[in-house]
Amino acid sequence: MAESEEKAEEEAAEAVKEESEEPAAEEGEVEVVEPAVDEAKPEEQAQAQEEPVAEGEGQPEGESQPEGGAETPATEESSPEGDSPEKEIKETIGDRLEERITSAEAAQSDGSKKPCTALCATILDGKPDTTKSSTNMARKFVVGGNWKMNGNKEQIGQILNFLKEGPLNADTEVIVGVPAVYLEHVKNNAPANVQVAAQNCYKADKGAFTGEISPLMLKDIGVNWVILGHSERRQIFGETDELVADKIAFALQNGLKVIACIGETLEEREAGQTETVIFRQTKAIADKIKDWSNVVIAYEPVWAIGTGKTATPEQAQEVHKALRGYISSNISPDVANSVRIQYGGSVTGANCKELGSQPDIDGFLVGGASLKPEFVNIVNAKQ
Ligand SMILES: O=C(CO)COP(=O)(O)O
Repeated sequence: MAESEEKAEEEAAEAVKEESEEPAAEEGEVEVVEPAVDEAKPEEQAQAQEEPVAEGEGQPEGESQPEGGAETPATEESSPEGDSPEKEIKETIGDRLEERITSAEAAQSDGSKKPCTALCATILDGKPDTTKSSTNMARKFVVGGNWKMNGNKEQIGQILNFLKEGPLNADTEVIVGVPAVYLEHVKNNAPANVQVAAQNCYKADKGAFTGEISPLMLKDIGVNWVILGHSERRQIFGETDELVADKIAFALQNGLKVIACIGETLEEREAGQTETVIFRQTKAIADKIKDWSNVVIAYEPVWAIGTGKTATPEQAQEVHKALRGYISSNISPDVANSVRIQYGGSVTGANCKELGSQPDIDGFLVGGASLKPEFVNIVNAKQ
């Protein structure tokens, strides 16, 4: 990483040197600087020419830049020799290019295979890198407890007690996935810092679908989250990628937030199919939705669910990172950067801290341990 940064710095310094030596020095006349970035992106040229008057980092695109301002200082005030505005422009562009190259190189040096276009965009636009294994503070840690088909009123009372006592890290979003018949009860009795999710809902608002519940019904009782596509729904109840995706799309359309579960079976992992499977499951969803802002992805390797066989932090991180890369290339870098990816599968109070310290693990979906007081420790994994 140090080497690539040095290389980027040298290259950028070289670029600045070349720029500042070229036309102005030879011809002694005013000429707008044409750095490498200009050819690739004309609007960047205009912006870059305006930037010398501003201090500090790159600005949001199009902000507070009067139209036509680019040419004014260069054409009216420059002089053939000395520290002309052109030279300052060149130096400023050089500095910024250097920062951007350094940042992009750093992103690549972590091993992520960024597509060239994303790398170029990072350099040219100065946009925050979106595909590196990130330490992005914008992704709030999110821990879900999936109670599955467990609990009665007495046990739920005990769970609510330990949730109330906590204390629960205020920087972590907490959601409990509750059997349908207890949703309203839990909603009415859970502490305010604990949200409630259904474990399933159908892709229609109402009708002849015996045994199903609709997103509208959930909203009606104040439930704002739903877990969809859990491997138990896929395996035991035969839910296909397509049905899961339809249900996710319909839930989102109706104002629910969704924990969308994906994950490979043991056979698939052993056959080297992990990425193929989770990319396929993700694509099915991506084909049906555009806005990912209300989606949390839960990566739950099926072989780790309820088995006590947790994926190692490295195994989980590897898959999360690959998935984020897939999302960056096939959905968008912005979604890759912002979507939270939980890990699920035998998460406990004992292994949560190490798992939670991985850069692409943004929380957990917890089964068995969410019924026990250790769930509080899992919620607090980042403390
Ligand atoms: O399926 C899970 C959460 O949805 C994980 O279950 P366990 O934590 O019991 O392995």
